[in-house]
Order: sequence, then structure tokens, then C-alpha cells
Amino acid sequence: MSAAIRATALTKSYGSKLVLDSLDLDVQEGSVFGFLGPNGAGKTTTLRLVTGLARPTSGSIQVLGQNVGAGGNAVRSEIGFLPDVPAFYGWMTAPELLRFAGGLFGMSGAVLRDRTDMLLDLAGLAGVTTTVGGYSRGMKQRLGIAQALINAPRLLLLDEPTSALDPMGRKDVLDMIASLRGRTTVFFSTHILGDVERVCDTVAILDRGRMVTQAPIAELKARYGKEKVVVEVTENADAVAKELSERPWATATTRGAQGAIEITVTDLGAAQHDIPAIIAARGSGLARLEAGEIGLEEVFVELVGGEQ
Ligand SMILES: Nc1ncnc2c1ncn2[C@@H]1O[C@H](COP(=O)(O)OP(=O)(O)OP(=O)(O)O)[C@@H](O)[C@H]1O
Repeated sequence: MSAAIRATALTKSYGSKLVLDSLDLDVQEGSVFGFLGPNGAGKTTTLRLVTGLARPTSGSIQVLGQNVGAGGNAVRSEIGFLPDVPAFYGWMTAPELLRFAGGLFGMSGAVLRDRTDMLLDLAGLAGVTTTVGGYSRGMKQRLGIAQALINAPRLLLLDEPTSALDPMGRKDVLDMIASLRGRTTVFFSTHILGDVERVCDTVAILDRGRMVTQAPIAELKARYGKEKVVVEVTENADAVAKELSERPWATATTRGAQGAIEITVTDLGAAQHDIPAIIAARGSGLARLEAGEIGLEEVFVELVGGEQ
């Protein structure tokens, strides 16, 4: 597989403000890649460098095998880009808007008609006759993705495509992104972990201009993911929690909702074996014992920390 985006020591400063600090990024062709980071991490800035809308202070960036600056329009014609706040002509209908966008790429006739029909279908907007001005945010976002796909790009870049949407709107946009898997490389920025977990195969985590980690999601969970056990007891929860936290298999113990004891464990089998006996010895009853895997959210908090 070749790289759709490869950045090496990519650095961007505005005046004395360092916004991106020596970023290395490797986005393989064919992946659905989540670019995750809190507000102000530098996601939009990175996308502006990838699209050639801004120039790096130092370092290099290649898109589809070409240097962005030198490649000029040849590279841009293979990229689709949806900015974080897309603007549309509100008086157009969706088919009119897509035909207009296709015309800008020199498309016409049956090719443009077929492409428009296919994309309206993909966006769930076929048969919608209202003008774009009356669309919901979710519909606008799906139309924006369709518009960014008009030229059948090899690389689709989306800046926070779900951040302004309600849960249903988000689900529709994420389903649309997932349906592109295998057809085009998708690179999208977000601060919403759940979105990455739902559709991405690979994630890069950016924090205050620095790359914290970059890996396939499964690998990240395996690398940082531990198992956890949630225990609820009928009485003496504090004493039980203290005793559990002292076991060799317990690496961290916290108290959750309704006094639940949450323990990160290194050996789930040993924990499940010991916990009921410890609770019984304290004269307490076991109300709940649940074992689960640590999700991306816990991994993110561990990597980025709570020092925002
Ligand atoms: N043109 C500019 N001049 C000066 N500072 C800028 C400029 N553009 C961005 N910044 C700063 O760079 C930092 C990163 O901004 P950026 O928009 O890339 O972050 P982001 O991760 O996309 O955040 P958000 O999720 O809030 O959009 C911020 O501190 C921002 O204020």
C-alpha cells in the first residue's frame, strides 16, 4: 500500500506561536483515518497544509506521492475537501449544486448526470426537491461530502464533519463515511472519540500541535488497553474498595456512580477469582461484577491526560 498523505517533521508557526511541532503523519491509501484532537490542537491547520491552502514553516508534506506545493492543480484535482463550516448557495437544489460543482471540474453531459445521481443516492438526498437553504445541518453536511466527491477524488479530507450535528445527523454522516471504505481514502478531523471508534481503522491523536500517537485502532487498544472490573457490593464498599486496591492484579481503583468500584486489572482471571472471596470475608454481599475492555476513551485520557 502507498501513502495518501505523508508528512515529515511538519512544522507550522504563526509569528512566534508554534502551532504544529514536527509532525510525522502516514496515511495509507484505502484507510478511513481519524485525526483526533481537542480544540486548538492544530487539526484545521494540518488540513490547510495538506490541501495547499497554507505553507509549512518547515518539514515536508506529500499528498498522493507528490509535494503539495510543487504538484499544484494536478494533486488538487485528486483531492476532495469539505471545510468545517461549508457554505452553499441556498437557492439551489442539491442536483443543481452538484452539477454546478461538477462543471467547475469540466464535467458535463451523461458523466455528470450519472455522477450526480449516484452521489445524491449516497447522501440520502435523492428525490429531495427543497432548496439547500431549507436543509437541516445534517443534510447540508451530507451534501457537502457529496460535493467534495464530485470529481471522484482519491483522497477525501473532511474537517470536523460531525461536530455541529445531533446524534441522528452524526449517525447519517458516519454511515456515509463508512460506505466510502474501499472506494476512496478518507481523512477526517474530529474531537469526538466515538466517531473515530465507529468508523475509522486508523487514528492519529494530536495534542497542542504534537503527535501523541498514530496507529491502527485495534493495535492502540491492544497496546494501552487493559481490562477493567466493575464491582457493586451491598455494604462496606469503602473497606472492600481499599482491600481490592491492594491486590497485586489491581493497577488502579476508582469509585464510579452509586458507589461502584472500578478496578483496572492486569489479570482478569485472578481478579474474578479473588473478588467474591474478599467481599464475603468483609461480610458484604456481591450485587454486581462486570468485566470489560477499556475503550478508546480511556486510552485517549491516558495519552492526552487531563491537563487541558
Ligand atoms: N492564522 C492564524 N494565526 C494565528 N494563530 C492561528 C492561526 N490559525 C490557527 N491559529 C492557532 O493555532 C492553533 C491551532 O488551531 P487549529 O484551528 O488548527 O486547531 P483545531 O485543532 O482545528 O481546533 P478546533 O477543533 O477548535 O477547530 C490555535 O491556537 C489557533 O488559535
